[in-house]
Amino acid sequence: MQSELLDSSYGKGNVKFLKVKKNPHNSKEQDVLEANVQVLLKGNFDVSYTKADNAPIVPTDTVKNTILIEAKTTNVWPIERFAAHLAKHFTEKYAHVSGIEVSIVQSKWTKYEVDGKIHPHSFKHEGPETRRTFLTYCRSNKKLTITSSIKDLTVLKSTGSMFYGYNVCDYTTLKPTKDRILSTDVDASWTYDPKQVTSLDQVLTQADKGLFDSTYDSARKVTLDLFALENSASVQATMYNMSHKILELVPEVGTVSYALPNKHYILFNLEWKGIKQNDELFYPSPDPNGLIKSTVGRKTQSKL
Ligand SMILES: O=c1[nH]c(=O)c2[nH]c(=O)[nH]c2[nH]1
Repeated sequence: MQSELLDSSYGKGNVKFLKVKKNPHNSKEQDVLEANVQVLLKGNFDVSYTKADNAPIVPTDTVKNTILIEAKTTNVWPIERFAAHLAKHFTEKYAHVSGIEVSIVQSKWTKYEVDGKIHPHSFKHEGPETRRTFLTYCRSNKKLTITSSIKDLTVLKSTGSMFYGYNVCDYTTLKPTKDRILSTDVDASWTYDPKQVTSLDQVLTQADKGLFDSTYDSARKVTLDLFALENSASVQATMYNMSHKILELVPEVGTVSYALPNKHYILFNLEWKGIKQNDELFYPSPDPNGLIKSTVGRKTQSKL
């Protein structure tokens, strides 16, 4: 039997750091960025798998050192810039590295108010919610993809959500409702249009212009605003409306995806005690959950 290596990549995962940024005019005015970085390299490494020849391997320990040294010596805000910087570094420094995947997960630390004023260097951790980016780059065809996301933003609305008019068959037990609880852990991601963000250098320029931060802010605001304001017909309809709005607001975004668990809250039956429920006491059901996913893009106008 003969075999061949079809695909490979390697690198370091879970490289974690917290970077402090000090205002040069006021050293007590600071910012922090806590990140978990993964870098995987692709390229001419086949002999390390097929011939036990380690010569081409840039050790994963070196990958880790690089992430930390570059985090210290360059600007890591926003994470999209740092991802592009790492992609440039690895593909320019090592001739046999032809491609890279960079993934960065940023914890959510936000400054909080003390005596009515935002404190200059004290932060509150906002729970499991993270801001993420995933960048891939291939040197030979210059193909670049950047997908950024919000993950684990948990929301709940206690009214203003409906679900009725669905397919009914002999397996259906669900009752239609015009008033239910809606809750989910938002996983929202947006991919930048490769025709608009075309190169690693352009990522650095766009980062300086604020594109990545403003897109993140828009996506988060649209998600929270529409979740609250819309009388939801379904998770499907609400996530489509959110995606549409983000595409409308940010021309540089090509597609928007959501993956939303529908976290069920089930009304307790208290009739055994003669108590009629008024949709007030629910059981937070840990499983199973609905899971609704979609990707929305721009409709290309027909050139008739
Ligand atoms: O918004 C919803 N979408 C569904 O597809 C679905 N299915 C279900 O049982 N409840 C819901 N709710």
